[in-house]
Amino acid sequence: MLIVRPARIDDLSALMELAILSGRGFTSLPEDEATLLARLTLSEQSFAGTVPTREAWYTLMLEDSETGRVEGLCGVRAGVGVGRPHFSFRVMTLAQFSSAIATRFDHQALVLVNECAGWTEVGSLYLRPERRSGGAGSLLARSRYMLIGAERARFSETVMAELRGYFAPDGTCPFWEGVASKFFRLPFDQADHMVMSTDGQFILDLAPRHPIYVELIDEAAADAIGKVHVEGQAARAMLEQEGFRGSGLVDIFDGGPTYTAPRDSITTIERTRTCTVAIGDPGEAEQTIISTNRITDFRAARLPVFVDGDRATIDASDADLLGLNTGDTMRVRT
Ligand SMILES: CC(C)(COP(=O)(O)OP(=O)(O)OC[C@H]1O[C@@H](n2cnc3c(N)ncnc32)[C@H](O)[C@@H]1OP(=O)(O)O)[C@@H](O)C(=O)NCCC(=O)NCCSC(=O)CCC(=O)O
Repeated sequence: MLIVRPARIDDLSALMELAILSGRGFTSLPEDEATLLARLTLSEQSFAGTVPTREAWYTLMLEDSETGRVEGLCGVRAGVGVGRPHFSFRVMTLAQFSSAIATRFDHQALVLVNECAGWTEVGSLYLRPERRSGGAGSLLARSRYMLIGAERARFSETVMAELRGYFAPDGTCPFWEGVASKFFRLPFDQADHMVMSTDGQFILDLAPRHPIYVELIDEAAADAIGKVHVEGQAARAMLEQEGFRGSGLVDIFDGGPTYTAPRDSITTIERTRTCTVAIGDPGEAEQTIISTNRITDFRAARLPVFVDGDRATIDASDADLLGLNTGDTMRVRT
């Protein structure tokens, strides 16, 4: 069975392997052991409740219980922009009218903003390529909403996700080349790495303070605004299924879109109910996503569950793997 569980410090080598596999532009998964170790440490503290609620960053691992192999990961950051600003570009329309020539011009411009402060972010969604297209991706993605739903008060009323921006087939990032590189004057990989491995002061110092007119940037960069990386299409489809929509914000490095949803309207959160665990034969019941009902020792999986009123019957071996006992509460996505 595939189980989603909190990351542990001893996941470091698996996390490093996934970071290498995930490739370029995956900002939250740099190929840097010290940064990944710090992330695992923060995650352990977050699950243990020993960091301030808004600074928590939960990392979840998808593990195959038969092989013990980590197949993917995902994360939830309780609040972005808490310690330092979280900048984005807002794509704005600036309308100008001239009565002398009776013409209106609508200009699009990129304006640097810090709008996301305090929002909860879901991200770092990554699954080994050989495990894709079999439902594991949606288990991983939805496990984050099960986690948020288990203890809503720990999270913001707005949830965001930043999708990776467009990369050309030759590996270049047109938005970086045409816009961001003019301000940061670094190779993309170095700047991307610095987002996680430094305090981000270079962004505060160098990010453009004035609107950038889209008509004045090269066409390839303009076309990439709000466009999603080819490998991010499934992630976007799943966000849309959960009720997320484009917010008009884009990433200042790669131009990828920021999607948002009100926390309590996220489909999985709306459709999940709390039940009392019964151990037994669920019969021909359909597989559904379930999770434990609290963040400490959080577990999520997809398994057959027979729901009768407030009682949910699951198989004894499944209950064992999830650490659930008769009479416990668990959450079931209906
Ligand atoms: C994102 C995942 C984990 C998704 O896993 P899978 O590919 O197995 O997903 P899947 O089950 O095949 O597909 C999930 C849903 O997306 C739909 N789908 C798949 N490919 C699609 C495409 N090209 N266009 C439109 N829809 C598509 C499927 O029909 C399915 O919908 P139905 O359920 O209706 O059948 C994976 O693709 C991956 O690791 N990608 C590379 C890393 C990446 O780019 N991650 C996102 C980073 S951005 C980020 O982390 C923020 C976003 C976030 O965290 O949610």
